[in-house]
Amino acid sequence: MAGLAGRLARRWCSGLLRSPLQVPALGLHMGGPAMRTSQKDFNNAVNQVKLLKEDPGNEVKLKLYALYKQATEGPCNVPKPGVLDFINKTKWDAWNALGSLSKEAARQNYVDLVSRLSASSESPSPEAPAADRKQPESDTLVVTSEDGITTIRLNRPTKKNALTNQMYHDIMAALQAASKDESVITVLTGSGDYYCSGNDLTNFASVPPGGLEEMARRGAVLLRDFVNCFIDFPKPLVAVVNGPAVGISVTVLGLFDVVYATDRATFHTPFSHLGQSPEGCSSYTFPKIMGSSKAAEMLIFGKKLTAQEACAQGLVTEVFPDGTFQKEVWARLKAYSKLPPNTMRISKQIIRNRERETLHTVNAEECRVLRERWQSDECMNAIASFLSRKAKL
Ligand SMILES: CCCCCCCCCC/C=C\CC(=O)SCCNC(=O)CCNC(=O)[C@H](O)C(C)(C)COP(=O)(O)OP(=O)(O)OC[C@H]1O[C@@H](n2cnc3c(N)ncnc32)[C@H](O)[C@@H]1OP(=O)(O)O
Repeated sequence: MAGLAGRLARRWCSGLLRSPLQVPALGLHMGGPAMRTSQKDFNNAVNQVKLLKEDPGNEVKLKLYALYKQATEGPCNVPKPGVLDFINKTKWDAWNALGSLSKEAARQNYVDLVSRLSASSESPSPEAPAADRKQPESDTLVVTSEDGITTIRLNRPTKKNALTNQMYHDIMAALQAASKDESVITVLTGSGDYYCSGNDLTNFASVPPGGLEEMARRGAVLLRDFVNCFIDFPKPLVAVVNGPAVGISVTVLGLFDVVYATDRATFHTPFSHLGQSPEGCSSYTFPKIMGSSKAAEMLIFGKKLTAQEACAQGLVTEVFPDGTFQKEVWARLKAYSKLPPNTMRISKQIIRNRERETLHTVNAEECRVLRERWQSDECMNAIASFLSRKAKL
């Protein structure tokens, strides 16, 4: 009986992706203050599902189905199929399991899931040896792999490694590839005197045909996908902070496993100065790491921390003298890369997995708020000031 049920369920699921009526999120927002997804975002996600390059598997397809039903019809309101009606009973169970989840939260979860599926279906094939990996299109990101360590290097030193739209996409692709290559540790670092000056503020300079609203919508989707890659990264992730760090390059540090910094580094999140609000899950990770009042001083008032201060507050693991920084850090990482890879992965999972869904919810909420902020006069004026060379941090 179980075999027949399994075969029927597989046959049913294989047709799922063809119809929008049967399609959505692995992690559920349970109706709290999740990011508000428009009907258009939802419709786009429904269409995107049909374009997935890889079959996401029956379990995911069932979740998509259940979320679609919840998003369009609300809580399950049809009679339970009989025990022998395996297929419809499986579908009914999945929909019914969503309980009283609101239509809006279901829509959001659907869009989030599809976005994660799309990102992973675009990643290179598993087990591709790191040395054979195609480099990103531009040279603003350099990915290398040696001694069991994949290094992702921001390489735009003349602009203090500010992150362009292309770089966000390249970093996501590099993380996806590193999660599947043969390396055991992944490192993010920068070229030149800065680690990263945060979001390239000229990303806001070219407004698309849909206007400011469309720009903010696209920015929120990009930011959410970008941060999700850090939340879900399965191997030990280390930041080698070679100089000052600003904005999003600081906030995502709460999602790294280890952060090594030169004593020249500083850590600055000037969101209020820019009319913006915290991202990278920092509204959750920073209070947890350093306590709410220290987090508030950074995230609300934009206090810049020295490397030593950031270390004292738990954001940085260890600080090294600038003169010996590279030598000491890489020697240590090479030694760590000899440890058993599976054990390290499993230890990371057990440390991080409990919070993964919470982090996805926080990320969605931060992006929702930022999407509104980016359309505010306070934010537009701050960016215009920088672009017209009137203001720096
Ligand atoms: C679809 C649209 C949205 C897309 C966005 C999606 C995702 C975004 C999510 C994140 C959102 C926000 C988080 C943040 O990161 S907020 C922080 C943003 N960063 C800043 O405000 C830093 C601005 N830069 C400065 O204040 C200074 O440059 C500096 C970093 C303090 C360094 O000062 P310096 O005197 O040592 O060097 P300077 O001459 O100023 O810099 C050299 C050149 O580099 C350019 N540059 C530096 N940082 C940036 C930047 N962040 N954006 C753009 N350009 C930057 C600087 O303009 C100089 O260029 P040039 O030589 O004059 O041409």
